[in-house]
Amino acid sequence: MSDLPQAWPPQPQPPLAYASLRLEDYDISPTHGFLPSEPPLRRLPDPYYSPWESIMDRFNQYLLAHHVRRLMPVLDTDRLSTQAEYRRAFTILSFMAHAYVWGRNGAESEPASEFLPASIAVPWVAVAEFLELNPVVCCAAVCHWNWQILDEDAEDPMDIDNLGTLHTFSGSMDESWFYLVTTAIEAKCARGLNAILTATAAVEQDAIGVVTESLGQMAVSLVEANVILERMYDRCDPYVFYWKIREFLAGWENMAEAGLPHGVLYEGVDDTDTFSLDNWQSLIRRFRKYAGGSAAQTPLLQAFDIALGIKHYPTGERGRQAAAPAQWSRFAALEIPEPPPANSYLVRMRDYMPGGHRRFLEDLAATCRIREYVLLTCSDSLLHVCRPDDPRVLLRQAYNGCVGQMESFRNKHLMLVSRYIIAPAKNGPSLPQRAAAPPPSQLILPTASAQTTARTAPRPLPGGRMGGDSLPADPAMYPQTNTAASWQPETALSRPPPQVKGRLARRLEADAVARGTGGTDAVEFLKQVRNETAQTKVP
Ligand code: HEM
Repeated sequence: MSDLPQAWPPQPQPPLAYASLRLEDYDISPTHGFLPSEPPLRRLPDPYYSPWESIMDRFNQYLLAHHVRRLMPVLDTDRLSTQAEYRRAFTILSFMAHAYVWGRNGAESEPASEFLPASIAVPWVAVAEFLELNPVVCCAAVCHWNWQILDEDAEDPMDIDNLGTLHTFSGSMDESWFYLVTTAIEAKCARGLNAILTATAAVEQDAIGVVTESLGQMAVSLVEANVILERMYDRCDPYVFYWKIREFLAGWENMAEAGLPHGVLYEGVDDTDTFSLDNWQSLIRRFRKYAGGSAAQTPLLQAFDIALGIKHYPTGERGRQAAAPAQWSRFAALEIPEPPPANSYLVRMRDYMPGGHRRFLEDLAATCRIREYVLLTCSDSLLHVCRPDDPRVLLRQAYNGCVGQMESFRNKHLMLVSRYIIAPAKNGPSLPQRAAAPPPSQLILPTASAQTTARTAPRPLPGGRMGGDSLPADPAMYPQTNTAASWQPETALSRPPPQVKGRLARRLEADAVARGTGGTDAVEFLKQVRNETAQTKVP
């Protein structure tokens, strides 16, 4: 007990090092949080990139007409100069890539593509390296770098009712709204991020009033986040989300059932040497596996978790304790839990965040000691008889209020998962399945994939490298609804039921597990995360 604080207020002791962090040092906007301060670029300014931009001009139409696998040159990324340009390039290449992989023709004759052509893969990997994130669609691509302000003079330009998206897969308002809910939450929570840093510094100075006030600010921004989260129901229809949007956001990890047992090969990046069917196994090992896009990739909730000391254990392993680092020993007598092993899914999601944001979380974790301060400050056994306006009582209230808002967010979020994934999956698709028409002979089969390299001569692109190609169209309107489970003999007339491969969007049997876009058992994981949040309150 000798190293415990003897008197109140407690004196912070080494080795808990405090430091002031600045949002700007991590590419975080003091006004817009993890969104850029300025609206994202709507086009790349250099006309060199017009092949990309002209695809994006008609992107939804190409998807609708099943012409997503288009011939495109391999463009150099050297002509991108600003962060904003790199972000736009990443976003549009993400749309093109996921349309290419998942935007098939809706029948067994046209499965998901295991090959991403060099025209997308090469620049996408280069841009992703610059931004320090994985080359796969992510929260930043569709929510952080994909918005516009409708009325610049509006009282609150970042209000959700004053925002629009730049791109969607489906062309639906539902999809725009799905992204904008996250965009608006990010903007509102900029206030909370500032408050986290103020509280972190105030702990260093033992300024209990400032810590309490900052926790109040954090709670206000979480209340706003909760209000916006509930607005998901306003304009995003669960049926549309599950059956028409979600599949495009899927990644290529744990997607064997959806037709990608090995992941996806990034042509021109991972297959630079020659290969033949003899060394097929070695080629398979080069396939990349990435989780799909999810708001779990926003640094926002993780920043609040870190600030409030909310710990998440590996799913199903609640309560496992790591060996206590020395600096934690002085908290042992106060029953402050030692740092547990982190939830590997949440930690892994940091690879899908831009580098600066990831580093912010790491540095925040190394410096923020708000929870320890609350526990030490409020450890006095006489606290329960203190006056209600005692600064320690107010501090504990403010802290618990904040944790309560996080718990409330996660409760509402669980409800969303139940209504937007579980319910539509169990109800099944409403559109009748239509079997695929045979590919029109006048259209050219894909030539740029390694799969077809053995069969057909690749088509060279300007610059000598290989690109994607046009694919045959299919009359099925919505490939996502084309599941084996939805096949109806009366609508398929005399055709036999198609043996389509599984999909991410498919009907779930009553006892089946709903998987997240990262392949997790979504409900078990999210319930545990919610419970761990609730258990963090200081009694
Ligand atoms: C219809 C709306 C939504 C659905 C169906 C949904 C679904 C899911 C699913 C299935 C997961 C499990 C992990 C995964 O597979 O990605 C997840 C995790 C997560 N989602 Fe959502 N989500 C929705 C909206 C949002 C929004 C608007 C936010 C916040 C901006 C958000 C933030 C998170 C976070 C932070 C996690 C990680 C777990 C946690 O920290 O609580 N989600 N979501």
